[in-house]
Amino acid sequence: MTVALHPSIDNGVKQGSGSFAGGTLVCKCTDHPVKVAVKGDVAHNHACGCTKCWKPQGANFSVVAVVPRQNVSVTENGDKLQIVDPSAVIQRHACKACGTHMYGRIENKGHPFYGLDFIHPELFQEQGSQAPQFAAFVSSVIESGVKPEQMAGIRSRLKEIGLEPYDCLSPALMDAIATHVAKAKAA
Ligand SMILES: N[C@@H](CCC(=O)N[C@@H](CSCO)C(=O)NCC(=O)O)C(=O)O
Ligand SMILES: [Zn+2]
Ligand SMILES: [Zn+2]
Repeated sequence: MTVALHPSIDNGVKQGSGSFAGGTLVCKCTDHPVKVAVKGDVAHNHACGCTKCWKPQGANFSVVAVVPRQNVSVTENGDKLQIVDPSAVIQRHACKACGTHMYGRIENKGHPFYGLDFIHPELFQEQGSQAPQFAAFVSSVIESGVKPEQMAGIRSRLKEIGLEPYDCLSPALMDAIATHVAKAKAA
């Protein structure tokens, strides 16, 4: 039996249209769902094994991507949102009723990813946003209860569906972080 990663990738990764113009993220509430409008396509979409990102029921990974914060606006039932952990780097605004994380915002202006919001593309009512590109924080699934002996199977399944597994972020993103830090130190 193959291990469940996330429902949106368990049957293979579906490529994006390449021309996704944006859409609406909708929480899981049947009554008065929170709606968040996002302009344009997402970037750096990835499966994330960390304990902080929101995962649907039964999933070992989240699927999470970034968008410019100015492209994100809460359009309906924003009164249902609350920040999950105000001390976290990424402040995740979640629906109080169903628990779905609608967007994660970085308020620290010195953070390498300041200006980007983290969102879960599976919540789009529309199809066609960028597909996941890699898997991040893979070893972190152990912190959520996965047994270390399951890791080989998880990494091989991720590779099978075309998501290279990393135990932090992808090399491109780690390079971007290090470049930001080096510039800040030089300044
Ligand atoms: N082992 C920890 C890792 C948590 C972690 O550092 N998560 C990353 C990636 S989240 C999206 O890719 C991060 O940047 N977190 C900052 C934050 O969550 O505020 C664990 O699993 O908890
Ligand atoms: Zn909800
Ligand atoms: Zn994460």
